[in-house]
Amino acid sequence: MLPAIYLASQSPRRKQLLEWAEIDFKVLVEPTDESFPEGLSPAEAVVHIAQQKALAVKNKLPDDVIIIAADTVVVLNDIIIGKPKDRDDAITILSALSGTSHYVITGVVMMRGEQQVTFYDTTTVEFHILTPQQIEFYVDKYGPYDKAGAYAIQEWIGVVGIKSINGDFYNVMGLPVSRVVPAIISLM
Ligand SMILES: Cc1cn([C@H]2C[C@H](O)[C@@H](COP(=O)(O)OP(=O)(O)OP(=O)(O)O)O2)c(=O)[nH]c1=O
Repeated sequence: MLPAIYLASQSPRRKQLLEWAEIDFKVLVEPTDESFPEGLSPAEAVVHIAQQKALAVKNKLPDDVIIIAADTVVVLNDIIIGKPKDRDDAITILSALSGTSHYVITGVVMMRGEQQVTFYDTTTVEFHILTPQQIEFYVDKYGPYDKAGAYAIQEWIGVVGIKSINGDFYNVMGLPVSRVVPAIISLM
């Protein structure tokens, strides 16, 4: 029998992406400390946090299931940008992203028993210059408080504000599914 697959994430986007990939899975989330040791690179930090998310559910589940956990951050000038604290923070973040390029990095940790697959994926995103009116419209209408970097590429701001992307679109949305699927197969 194939092992059950558990997504250790409350993110509706990750859930949707696995559904689009026609993966059969359940969701189980436990509270996780999303801090990370000082001095980690962004890639090391997202993998560390994804590992904490996976470990948080591991002892609640039978040993033979596959667990998938991920963490996504935006990185601008080597600084990690997580979710905005409030409206002002969201406006400040989007003003900093306007007219420039940043990268989005998602760390993925998958576990089955003693086996573990760990990787990260990086996508470069370039924004057009956004006007203050566009930024305020987006923040007030879409409230991107649960999104790393205060934006969602799959929403209005992604449609009208993004000049180019280099890498996996779905990685920006929170899960590099095309790399997750072969990793699931490798754990079967
Ligand atoms: C940059 C970007 C992020 N995001 C989302 C993906 C993630 O859900 C979120 C980053 O936060 P995360 O902390 O990675 O995930 P989460 O809090 O939503 O879920 P959990 O911790 O339970 O796994 O930002 C988009 O949906 N679109 C985007 O363009």
